[in-house]
Amino acid sequence: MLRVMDVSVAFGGVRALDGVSFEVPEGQVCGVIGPNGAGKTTLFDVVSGLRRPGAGRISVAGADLTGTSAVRRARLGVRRTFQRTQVFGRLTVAENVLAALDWHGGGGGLAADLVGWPARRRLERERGERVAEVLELCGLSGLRDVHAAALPVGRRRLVELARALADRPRLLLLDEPTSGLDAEQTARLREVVAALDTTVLLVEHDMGFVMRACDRLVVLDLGRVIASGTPDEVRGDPVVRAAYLG
Ligand SMILES: Nc1ncnc2c1ncn2[C@@H]1O[C@H](COP(=O)(O)OP(=O)(O)OP(=O)(O)O)[C@@H](O)[C@H]1O
Repeated sequence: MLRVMDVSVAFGGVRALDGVSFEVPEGQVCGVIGPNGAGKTTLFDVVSGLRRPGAGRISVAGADLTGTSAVRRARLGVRRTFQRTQVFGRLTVAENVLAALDWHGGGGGLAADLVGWPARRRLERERGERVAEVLELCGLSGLRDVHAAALPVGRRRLVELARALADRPRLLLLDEPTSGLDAEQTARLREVVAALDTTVLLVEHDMGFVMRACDRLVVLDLGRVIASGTPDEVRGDPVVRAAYLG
């Protein structure tokens, strides 16, 4: 589903990514791990379209996305969460999720309102149902009318996740999703990720989470893939142990 093919990125003399290739099959959760400076963030930026690779290609569901903008990728169903949460503080939790659905249309002004009234009513009802569904999934139903700015960081992260999930992305990119979450929220996040049929790529330092939440792992070190496979395969790999233990 996601294919990363021979991707390289250099910053001056530093090879942040050096011929990185791997695939994530449809519906699987793939974790990217590696020591500091391994190239994880750079890889994420390349897949989400924030950075163009110096060489190599990225494809999602057979479509080559290498040269396309982050906006176009978003239209194709690629969603990303950030290490620093990005939610609308002045909107309630429910409004935040609704806003993530809104760009699908509904514009057109008064004339469209009059002509398309029944269709619009139906669309609004469907949106409302989807918001409720996503809030329930993320354990936020009880907070739907709270302003996002009033929430502690862990909850805000879950709001960001709910926003990313709202319109059923094809590929979800999660950047350090457990940071700021307490143990209960981390367990909830794991359940949410397990319940998704979306393909997920995540970067995460919490090894307990990674080992439980991911179907497969890609291990980077100094810009190269040094191992990949199931969490058990990777855990037992002597090269991985050496990279982590120095
Ligand atoms: N904008 C930049 N300019 C110059 N060098 C950069 C830039 N971004 C990253 N690098 C370098 O590229 C390499 C990979 O960095 P990257 O941030 O992708 O690693 P990482 O695995 O995400 O690290 P961490 O776990 O610390 O976040 C590092 O050597 C880093 O110093």
